[in-house]
Amino acid sequence: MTGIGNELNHEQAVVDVLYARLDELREATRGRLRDVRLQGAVGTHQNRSERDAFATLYEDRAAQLDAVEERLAFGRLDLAGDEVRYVGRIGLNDAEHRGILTDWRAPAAEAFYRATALHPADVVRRRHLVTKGRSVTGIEDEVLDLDSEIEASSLSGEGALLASMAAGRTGRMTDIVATIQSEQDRIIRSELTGTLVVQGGPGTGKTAVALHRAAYLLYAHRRLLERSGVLLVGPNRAFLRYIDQVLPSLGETGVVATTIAELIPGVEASGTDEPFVAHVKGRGLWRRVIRRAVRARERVPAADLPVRVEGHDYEIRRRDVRDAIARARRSHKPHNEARTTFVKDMLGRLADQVTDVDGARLAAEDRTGLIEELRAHREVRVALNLAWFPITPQKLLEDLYAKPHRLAEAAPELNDAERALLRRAPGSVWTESDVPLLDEAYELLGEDDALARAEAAQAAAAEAEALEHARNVLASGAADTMIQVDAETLAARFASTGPSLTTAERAAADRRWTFGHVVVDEAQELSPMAWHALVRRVPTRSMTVVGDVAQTSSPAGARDWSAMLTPLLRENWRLTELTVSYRTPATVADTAQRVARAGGLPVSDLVAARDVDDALAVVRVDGGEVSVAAVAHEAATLAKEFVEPEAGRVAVIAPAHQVPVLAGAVDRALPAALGEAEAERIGAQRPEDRQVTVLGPRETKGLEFDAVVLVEPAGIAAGPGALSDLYVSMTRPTQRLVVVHTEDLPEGFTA
Ligand SMILES: Nc1ncnc2c1ncn2[C@@H]1O[C@H](COP(=O)(O)OP(=O)(O)OP(=O)(O)O)[C@@H](O)[C@H]1O
Repeated sequence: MTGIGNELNHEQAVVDVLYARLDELREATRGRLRDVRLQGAVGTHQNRSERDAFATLYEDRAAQLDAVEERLAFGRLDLAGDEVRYVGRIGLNDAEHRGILTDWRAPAAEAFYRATALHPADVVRRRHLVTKGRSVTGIEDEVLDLDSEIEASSLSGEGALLASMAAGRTGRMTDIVATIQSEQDRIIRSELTGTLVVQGGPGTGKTAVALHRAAYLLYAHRRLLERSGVLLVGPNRAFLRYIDQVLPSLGETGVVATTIAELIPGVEASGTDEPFVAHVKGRGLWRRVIRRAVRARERVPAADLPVRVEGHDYEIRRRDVRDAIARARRSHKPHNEARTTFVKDMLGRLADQVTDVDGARLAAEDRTGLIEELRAHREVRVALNLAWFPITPQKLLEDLYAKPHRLAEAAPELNDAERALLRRAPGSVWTESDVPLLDEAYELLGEDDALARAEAAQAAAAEAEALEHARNVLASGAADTMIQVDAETLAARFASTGPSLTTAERAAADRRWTFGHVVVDEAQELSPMAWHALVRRVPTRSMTVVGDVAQTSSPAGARDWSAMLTPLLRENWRLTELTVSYRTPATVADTAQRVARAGGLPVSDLVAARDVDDALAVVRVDGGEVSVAAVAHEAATLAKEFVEPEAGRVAVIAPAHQVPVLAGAVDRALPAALGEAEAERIGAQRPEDRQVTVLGPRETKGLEFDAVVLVEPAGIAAGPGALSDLYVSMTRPTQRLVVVHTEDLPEGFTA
């Protein structure tokens, strides 16, 4: 047996023990779950809800244990003094409660990602375990002894890292726990408080880091974050789908993932605005506009208004309305709630217009009766409604868009042309840029609230009772060590109406939920109004914001973090940068950077972790528009080289108007290149999973492919997203970029 063979055998034995323990825990958890279920729906309501709650916790634990099967253990630290520590996806103890696997997020695992030859932190050797299924197939060592002869590279676990970069893409992002680099680890473990902005060029791992940070924070601050929840905001559903396996593979399922378009429960925003309209709607001045629009529904009449009720003459006096409005506003309640104060005040003032025969105020009893009489009277109701109009957020915004005089009154900052662009018939479909405006309106108007408040009071009482009960259950030892749970979490389960209502589900259904932490990806695309809507959801301002201001395609988005965030967060944010690209081969990354710089984009410095042979090819085709046949040929050739049944993805990225024609041509070219059966297999895949696909530049944001055919760069740069779209398109491939063009290439393309 060779030395390496011995080492492999040894590590295999360790890994076998770890998987055996995992299997044991899975079995035990399932056993508990079976026991709880077997007890059935008997006993008191409290017994049942308690059992349901435990069943859910066991289910969660079972799901977590199932999710960590792949690469359960991936690292080993040999520390000074002969201590050996294995690092993995979760922490495991043996039956005697001795730690046998350290969770990658635990402080004890930090050195695995951070130790360097210069700062070894007691680490003598770092070992990466390469596994396939449950077998150890390789090991990679770094000796961190200063006297060691081995020169450490600046990348840690370089072999494992390069292998993962070269692996065929599946269309779903995978976690990077085994190969997190130290600049990434520093961000992942950065403190919870305040807003952390991560700027970095394409492929530097911003998305990966943001997701691992969410998992880390949930681990390090579980008590706080499990109850308040973590919100993850992505640019669109396709992107959320691309990343949706990462957190579960890290054992975390409780994060609410959403987009700006879906931020308000019950509001469906499926429309899209023209870029210029989106730009206008994104401007911060809308906070003032919406406020004015609300104020316009609180209005002193032009003249005193006489009304006759049950034989008495009253006057709705301008002065009274003015005073009652001022008083209701001083309550600082939202408009629809403050209306109660206004109406009560006005009815009192009207009742005071009636005196008894001696000119004295009425007795309290008579006065109450009179007020109810006035309240029920139609004319009074109409007059008071005109003075303080109850209105929904949707109607308020619809009126602004549909009635030019309303918009002119509320938005003097906008010029005639801008206001004309916003014109829309009532009932039109909502767009993503409407959502932050609606959210603002919800804030100022209040929800239609009486019912919600009664429910909230009831829920609070139930929660207090449940907490008391949960403390008793925990004190009695009924919960066991299979699930680690605190009284508050258990109580939340007891108090919820059904067994499956988790924090994430409750948060997703409640517009006013405030989260413990918010993670924003592709954050450069957010408008000032979208930022307001988000910040409202995290009063502590604890956020992780990742993006690249050189990739901004939304006209309302950010070109400069400080300009976007300082007005909102003052100095309560910190900027950090990622500088190494783990996606794009150096030749491609360098070319993309030159093009972006030549066009004046605010590009971050970027060094590619590796280069690949033949990473860039340029094909010039003569003729008017790029020949469809040439593109289809290149796509089919790349498909043949890169697409396998399990992995490998090829994208054609083209100016949006060419996408349909090219998609048809590429489909027709596949059978000849791949064979009928393979072409048919790909043809049957769902559009978002297609291994060979044709997309416009916008749709590729945040995604990646093994190989990309880039069609007519000058055409993409002339499109709505200009050079940013081209920069995004050029930086999608992990292996090869083939450029097909007829027009001249944009400046910077050739060195
Ligand atoms: N430490 C790492 N180990 C292995 N792979 C990594 C590492 N960091 C990043 N990657 C991989 O690099 C690719 C790019 O990562 P990611 O999508 O997070 O980059 P990004 O900065 O968000 O890119 P973009 O700006 O284009 O959205 C992904 O495949 C990711 O898994």
